[in-house]
Order: sequence, then structure tokens, then C-alpha cells
Amino acid sequence: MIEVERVSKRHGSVTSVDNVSFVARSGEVTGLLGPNGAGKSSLMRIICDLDHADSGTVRVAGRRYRDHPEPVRVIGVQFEGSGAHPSRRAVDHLRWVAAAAGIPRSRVDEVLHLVDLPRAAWRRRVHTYSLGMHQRLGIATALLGNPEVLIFDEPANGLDPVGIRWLRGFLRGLADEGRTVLLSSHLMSETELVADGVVLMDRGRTIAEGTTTSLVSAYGSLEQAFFAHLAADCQRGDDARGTVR
Ligand SMILES: Nc1ncnc2c1ncn2[C@@H]1O[C@H](COP(=O)(O)OP(=O)(O)OP(=O)(O)O)[C@@H](O)[C@H]1O
Repeated sequence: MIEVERVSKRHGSVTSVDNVSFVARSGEVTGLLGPNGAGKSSLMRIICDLDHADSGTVRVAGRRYRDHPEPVRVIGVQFEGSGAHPSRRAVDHLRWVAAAAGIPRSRVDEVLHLVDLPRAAWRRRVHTYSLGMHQRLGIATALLGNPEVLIFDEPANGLDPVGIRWLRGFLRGLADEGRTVLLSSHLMSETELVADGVVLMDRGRTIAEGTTTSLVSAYGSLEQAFFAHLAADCQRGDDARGTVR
């Protein structure tokens, strides 16, 4: 479970996260949706302790990230592709990460199988990888510690239709094993298919939150729910600034 409570973060004059609270539950896929600059990545970075909140608290599996003695075994993170050095072979990248975290080498082959990377690609240098292969390697890296909480930033980026369908089943499988899966996405229809719950963000704030089923039954689709809430939020912003239409 991930518990986010009244988290705020400023970068100079920009508030990237503004008093956000939500819970991502075990056994569920939670989608973080929002337009460019909504604050999704900033919030995810705070959850994984890659950045500090100015205020508020985040608990992952019951504790702050830094209070877990072996965080890599509790929370797996994938940001922007694979994160591997371009000149490294995929398998060496994973072995290096595993060794640094005290994870047995045998786990490397397991995660490569889990993400369905063809065996012929395991020893290829990462700079020869397609975007979709980078995504799979990034997901494999996140899985190394067999964590109960997984965070993926735009995991569908660069995946072809076959890859997107694979990802959907894969995320569902992780949640069905009882894990907490939090993902950010711009893909409304895809998120509707995979997420149990969604948090809609705009300008750093939560503008709506609920189960996918409840939002879809109220608005017809997640996309319509998203645009309805976005329009209402823009209106509130304009009103607050005294804009006359
Ligand atoms: N280190 C930083 N310094 C200054 N501003 C920042 C920093 N990090 C984020 N921001 C700003 O905070 C806001 C939220 O950015 P963030 O990357 O979290 O949004 P996002 O929802 O992930 O966007 P996208 O969908 O485009 O990835 C943006 O206005 C961004 O410019």
C-alpha cells in the first residue's frame, strides 16, 4: 500500500505538488492521470524518496521509504525507460544492480523472462535497444527485488500494440499477486482497461479520485471524466485569477 498524505512540493515559484492525498491499495492497479506538467512525476519521485516533499507524509508498505532496511525489496521503480548505461549489455546492467542490492544473480534471468525480453536481446548493448525494449528492461530492473510495491512512470511509452496488450496483462498479474501497482499515464483508454482506481491531477492538485468503475459509470469513459474534471478545474483556476469570459 502507498499512503500519500497532504504532500506539497515547490520548486521556486512553481508548486509541482499541492496538498495531494490518496491511497494506492495492495492488490490493485492505481493510475495517476494528468496533463503535461500536472505533477505526476514529481509526486512519484517523492514517493520513492528521490525528492523530498516540503510538507506532508508518504508511507510505502507502512513506513517511510528511508525507514525500510532494504527498500529495494519493498518498492520497485521504473522511470523513463531502462535507466541502463547505453554501452552496457542488458544482462550486465541487471547483474550490476542485483549485486549492488545483494540480490542473487539467478534473479536476473527470472526478471528477463518475466518481461518477455527475447533471449537474443539479453546480451545486446542497451544502445541498440528499441524504446519498447528499454521499457521492458526498466520494468525488469524494478522487479529485481521482488517488491510488493511497484511504481511505473509511463510504462506504455514506446510499446507497440502487442507490447501494450502484454503490459496490461502483466500489470494485472502483479496486482493479482497482491502487489500495489502505481502507474502514471496519458493513455486514458488503456488506463481504463487496467486500473482499478485512478487519481486525476492538474496543476499539482488532485482534481478527482475514485474507482475506475465509478468514474466510467458516471461519465461514460475515463477520458470523459478526465476532461469534465479538467474543465471544471480550469474554470476554478480562472475564477480564482478573476478571468472574465
Ligand atoms: N526540479 C524542478 N525545477 C523546477 N520546476 C520543476 C522541477 N520538477 C518539476 N517542475 C515543474 O513542476 C511541474 C510538474 O512537473 P512534473 O514533471 O511532475 O509533471 P508531469 O505530470 O509528470 O508531466 P509530464 O506528463 O509532462 O511528464 C511542471 O511545471 C514542472 O516544470
